[in-house]
Amino acid sequence: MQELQVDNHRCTLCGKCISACFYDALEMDDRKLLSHDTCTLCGMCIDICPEAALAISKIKMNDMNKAEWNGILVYVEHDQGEIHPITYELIGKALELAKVVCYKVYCLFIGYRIAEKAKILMHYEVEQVFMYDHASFKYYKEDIYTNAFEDCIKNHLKPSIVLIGGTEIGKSLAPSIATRFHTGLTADCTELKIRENSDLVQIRPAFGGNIMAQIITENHRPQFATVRYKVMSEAEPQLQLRDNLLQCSIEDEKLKSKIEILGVNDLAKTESISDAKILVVVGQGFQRKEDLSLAQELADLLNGKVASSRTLVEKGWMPYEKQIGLSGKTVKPEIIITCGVSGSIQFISGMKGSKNIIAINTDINSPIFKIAHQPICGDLYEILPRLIKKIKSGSGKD
Ligand SMILES: Cc1cc2nc3c(=O)[nH]c(=O)nc-3n(C[C@H](O)[C@H](O)[C@H](O)COP(=O)(O)OP(=O)(O)OC[C@H]3O[C@@H](n4cnc5c(N)ncnc54)[C@H](O)[C@@H]3O)c2cc1C
Repeated sequence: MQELQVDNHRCTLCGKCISACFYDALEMDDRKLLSHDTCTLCGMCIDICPEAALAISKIKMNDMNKAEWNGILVYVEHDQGEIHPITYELIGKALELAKVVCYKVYCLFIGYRIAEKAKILMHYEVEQVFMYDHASFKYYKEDIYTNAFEDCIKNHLKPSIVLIGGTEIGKSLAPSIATRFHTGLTADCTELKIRENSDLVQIRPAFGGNIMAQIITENHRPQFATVRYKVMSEAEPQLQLRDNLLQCSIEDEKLKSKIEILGVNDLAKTESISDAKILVVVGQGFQRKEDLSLAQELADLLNGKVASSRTLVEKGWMPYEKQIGLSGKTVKPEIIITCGVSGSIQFISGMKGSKNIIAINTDINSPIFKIAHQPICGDLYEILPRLIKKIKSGSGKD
């Protein structure tokens, strides 16, 4: 672990470093220069100091007492209080990990007028829900959400592990809070395991999906990880209601954000492919963009959505938000019908959890057939029109 060190014998209190710091991490107090936890070790102050009074030094972490850090904290992702389903996936995984090392699972819910929604969490096997409910948290603002997160970890719980959804908000909040504790963060994990000594094994694809990297934060706590949506199984709610809500607060100073929201425009809500129950997936087997209407027609008949492999996104035939795979979205639908998709490792890593995989491909040796429950070896230009016709006629038989 590293930290900013001030040599107060050299420092002349000129204040140049204070003005240079983007993060307000330096302060003069009692005729001394002090650095705060908001320091990101960017080094700007070191470069500007005329007296070379600042330096980044390594702190020996051999003395880190892992036993002081206990439990798993799950960040509750939400939109105006509506809890995102990834939260239940994180709780599910946290409960599984907690059993191995006899930890308890906790939740952190930051927002405005969230008390009613927080009650939903009382149905889960969660020891305590730390709730920061304040008008300043009405909209997500990275700086003050991080302040509340930091307060929770410093004043209420010293968690060994913190799990955050790999969503847009999670990807902004996780690095911000991990930096405050100068500890490790692994982004976009697709699997998590735990060792008996409480080290979290954070597993994610690396090198274009050719290997699964296992990342460990051996010398620091907490261990932060963001987790991909739709890769873990949701926790089951219980009938028993727990009295586990704890209202928390932070100082007014920490509620002051540098971010000003000038206006909010609601985006038209479209169902993400990650939430669809039925998906028809198009791949390079399609010869012309116009032919994709075949897949759309089938998806409409089945009340499903059309998704894509990366090749058609790269061609500009499909939008990026429809891409499945390592560099796209992870999906876990009831039924997935892949049409002209070969089944590269990068594609499969984003859909292998699907319940029923139906694959249409002309090549009997294509890798998609290794994971397909219903392999159909044939030309999509013959099979899709026949399928559509049969569904329309209501027969379903060939
Ligand atoms: C770092 C990195 C990240 C990546 N991320 C992703 C990702 O997130 N998602 C992703 O999809 N890819 C990703 N890729 C690309 C990936 O490696 C493949 O290139 C891609 O998945 C192939 O797409 P495809 O299956 O549509 O095309 P192809 O591999 O070209 O397969 C086309 C298939 O269609 C079949 N076919 C042809 N004609 C017909 C027909 N008439 N009827 C039926 N079948 C037919 C062929 O037999 C073939 O199997 C990534 C690559 C890298 C390096």
